[in-house]
Amino acid sequence: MNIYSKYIILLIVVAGLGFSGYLGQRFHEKESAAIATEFRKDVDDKASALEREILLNIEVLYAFRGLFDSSEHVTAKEFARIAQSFIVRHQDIYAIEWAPRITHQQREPFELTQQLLFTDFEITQKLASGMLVAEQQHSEYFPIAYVEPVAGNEFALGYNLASNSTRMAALAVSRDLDLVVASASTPLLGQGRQQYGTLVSIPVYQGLPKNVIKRREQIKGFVLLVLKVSDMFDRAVQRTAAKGIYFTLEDRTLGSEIEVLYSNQTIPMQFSVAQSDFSYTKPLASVGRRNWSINAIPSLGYIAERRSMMPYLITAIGWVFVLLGSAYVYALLRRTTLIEEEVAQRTQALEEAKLKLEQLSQTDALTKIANRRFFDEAFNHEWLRAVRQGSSLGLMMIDIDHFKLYNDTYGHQAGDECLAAVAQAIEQTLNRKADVVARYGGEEFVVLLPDTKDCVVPAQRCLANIEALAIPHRASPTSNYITVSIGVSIALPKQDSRSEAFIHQTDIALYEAKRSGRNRVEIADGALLSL
Ligand SMILES: Nc1nc2c(ncn2[C@@H]2O[C@H](COP(=O)(O)OP(=O)(O)OP(=O)(O)O)[C@@H](O)[C@H]2O)c(=O)[nH]1
Repeated sequence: MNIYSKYIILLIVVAGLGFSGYLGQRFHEKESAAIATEFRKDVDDKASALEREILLNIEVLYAFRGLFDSSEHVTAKEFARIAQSFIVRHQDIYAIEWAPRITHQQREPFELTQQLLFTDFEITQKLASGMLVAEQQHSEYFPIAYVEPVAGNEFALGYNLASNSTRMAALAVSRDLDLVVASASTPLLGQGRQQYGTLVSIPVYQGLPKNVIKRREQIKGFVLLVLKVSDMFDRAVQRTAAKGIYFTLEDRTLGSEIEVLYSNQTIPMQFSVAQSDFSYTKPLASVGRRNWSINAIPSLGYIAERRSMMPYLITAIGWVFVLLGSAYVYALLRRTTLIEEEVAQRTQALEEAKLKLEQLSQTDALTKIANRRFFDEAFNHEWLRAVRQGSSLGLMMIDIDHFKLYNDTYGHQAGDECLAAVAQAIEQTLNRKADVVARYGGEEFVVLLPDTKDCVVPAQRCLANIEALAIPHRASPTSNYITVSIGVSIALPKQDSRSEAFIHQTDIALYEAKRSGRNRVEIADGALLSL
């Protein structure tokens, strides 16, 4: 397998893993979007429920305004009876109050009348220390004349709302614009848990004043509701189904200054990024000119309930497919490569075997020099070349003398060794690469010398070299050592020359060498022949 294939597989693996991860991520994001939508809907439901709860309570204010509009003088008894009936049905109401407008001239008779009902009644103001003391002289007062329930709220009786400038500013807006106005929330004392209260007021007029001046003149007083914010919120939230949401009710009337009115977290919590990502703030419809909003964050349980394993499954299945697929492709490529390598190896082995066979078919097994077959091919080839080029061709025929006697004396095995030694000696005698030495048959060798005009010198050298081997041959009548007889011939072949005649005349020269005493070189008749 080449390096590119490996890189391509690696690239496919990386791309595949990445793509699977991306798909999983996309699915996760879609799931998150669905959770966010559901979460917002849940929060919106709760916000609507809270808005309904607030409106129901504000309806109480309008009912009281109706009462004061329809009656010139509402007695404390009437007020208490009606207020009690509302408080029973509206559990978020902490208190209902009536604060009439009292001018300075009316102060004394007002206080005296009130004292018939509440013995120690007097118009009071609150000091910075929180202590209630008799109010100073002012042109007008808005003291709390009635409060229901009285128990626990006695301190409120006589308290001049106008003595608190912030509160009076809110009441002034309520009066001037004929609006329901809510105060900033304050902690309610004497409640079992941390409970915020908000004071919602509605103006009551003499008649139907049309403008600010008339409203200021004709203001009769204010009906006030103290609402328990936490209870109101809990009730609204419980009425909707979704669980596992952390809520904070915030008052954002002052813009940057956010006042937390209520939170359903029992302890301050640290939220994870996964939770904070779903954080949602829903502004409520204006409550008495206050900007309240619900900030919500889901619990981990809320998110977990809505999450599925799909994103992980998609990623995991994708990864498994990519890895298995890549492994399969890798295995296939590897197998192909192995097969290619094996084929290449076998082809090479075959080539080598073929070469070896070719060499074997051209080599004499005993002497390791060329055989007769090779010589015949080489002879024909060189003959034709000589004809083409007009060059000469030398030929030597070498025959070991009395070899039969040698075999008889030393045995056939020794004869084989002698043949091999003589063959090597002949081969080493020749200098030129083009010369061909071959075993012609039995104990006879042949040497072809292309482009040679004189064969005698190499023949003589051959004769001497073989004698120099000094292979003992005690039975030889010629010498005590192995000797050879050599017939040599030179040809200058022409187109119509016959190669057999060239071999034949060399053979005759060899025969002559044998006949004339052996251990010699005999030159064929007419040394340079045109056959
Ligand atoms: N050891 C061995 N002997 C061989 C081989 N080939 C041929 N011979 C022997 O070589 C001998 C050749 O004998 P001859 O043709 O009578 O000639 P010679 O004995 O050499 O006598 P001259 O050629 O006349 O000198 C035979 O006895 C063959 O058996 C071979 O491969 N190995």
